[in-house]
Amino acid sequence: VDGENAKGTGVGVLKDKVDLDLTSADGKFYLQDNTRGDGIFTYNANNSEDIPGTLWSGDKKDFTSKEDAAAVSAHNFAAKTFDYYKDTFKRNSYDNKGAALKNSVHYGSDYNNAFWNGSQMVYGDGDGKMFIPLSGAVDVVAHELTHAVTSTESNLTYEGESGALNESLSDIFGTLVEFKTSPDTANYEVGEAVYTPDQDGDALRSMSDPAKYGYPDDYTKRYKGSEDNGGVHKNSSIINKAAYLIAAGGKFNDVDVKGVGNDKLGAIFYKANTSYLTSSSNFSQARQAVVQAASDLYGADSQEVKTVNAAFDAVKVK
Ligand SMILES: O=C(O)[C@H](CCc1ccccc1)CC1(C(=O)N[C@@H](Cc2c[nH]c3ccccc23)C(=O)O)CCCC1
Ligand SMILES: [Zn+2]
Repeated sequence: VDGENAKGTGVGVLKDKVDLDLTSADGKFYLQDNTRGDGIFTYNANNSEDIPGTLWSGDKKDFTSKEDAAAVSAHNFAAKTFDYYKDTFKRNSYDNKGAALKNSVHYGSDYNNAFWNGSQMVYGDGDGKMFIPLSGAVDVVAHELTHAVTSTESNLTYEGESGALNESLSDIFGTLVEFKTSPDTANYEVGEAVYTPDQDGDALRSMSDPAKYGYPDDYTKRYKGSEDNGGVHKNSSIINKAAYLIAAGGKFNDVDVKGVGNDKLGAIFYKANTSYLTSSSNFSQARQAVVQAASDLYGADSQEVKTVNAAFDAVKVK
C-alpha cells in the first residue's frame, strides 16, 4: 500500500514481544516494512492455498491477537534474516538487488510445513501436534529465505547430492541467523521451537548429531533411494555434520577437528555458495569449493583450511 512508515509492536508465535516496521494508510496499519530493500510484505492466506492472499492489516499499530502471531513472527524473522545478510555479507536481500520479501501465513489447513515457492515464503499453521505455526522459528524462516539466496547464486539443483547441499546451506544459515538473533537459546538443531509442542528437546533435524533423528552422519550412510528428491532432507545431514564440526570442533570417526567458530563457518559457506558451487555440484565438488573458499579467505596453510579438510574427512566425503 502507499502510506507512511510506522513503528509498531507484536506478539509472536512463542509469545515473544517484538518491534515491527509497518505502513500506516487509510487509518489502518499494514505488515509492510518499507525500510528494508524493496520492502517486506506479510500476507494472510486465510487458510486457503491461494497465495499470497491479503496484505496483513490491523486498526492499531500493535498486533497482539492469537491470529496475528504467525504474521508477526514471519514479518519479524524475515526482517532479522534480511539484517543478517546485510550486516554480515553486505547482501541486499536474497538477490543482492533489494528484492521485496513476501511471506504468506495461515496457508492451508493444519498444514505441517513451510516452503519457498520460487517467489515467496509460505508458512502453515501446523496441526498443533506435529507443529505450531512454522514462522514461529527463526531458523525455519532463515532456512526458507536461504533457498532464495541459493537460487540466485549456486542454484543447486534440488535433487540428489546437489539438492542435499542446497538443503544443508539452508540449515546452516538458518542456524547461524538463530545464533545471531537469539544467542542465549540458539543451538544446532533445526525447527525445535515449532516442532511437537508436547515434547521438549526434540527437533526436525540435528546438525550436531544427525543420528539422533535417524539421519546419516557420514557419507557411507547416505540414503540412495528416490524419496524426498533422492533424500535432500536426509543427506543434507552429512554436510550439516561437517559444518557443525567446522564451527564447534570435535572428534568424530577418529578424526580430530579444531573448531573455528560460527562467523568463519558462515563466511566460508557464503563464499562457496556465491563463488564456487554450481547447480550440479556433488559432495566431493562441495568439499573442493569449501576448501577453496577457506583458502581464499584465510590462506592455503591456515587453520581454517586444515579444519575444513578434517571435517570432510570425518564425514568421509573425499
Ligand atoms: O524448505 C524446506 O526444505 C521444506 C519444504 C518442504 C516442501 C517442499 C515443497 C512443497 C512443500 C513443502 C520445509 C522444511 C523442512 O525441512 N521440511 C521437511 C521436514 C518436514 C516438515 N514437515 C513435514 C511433514 C511430513 C514429512 C516431513 C516434514 C520436509 O518437507 O521433508 C524446512 C524447515 C522446516 C520445514
Ligand atoms: Zn529446505
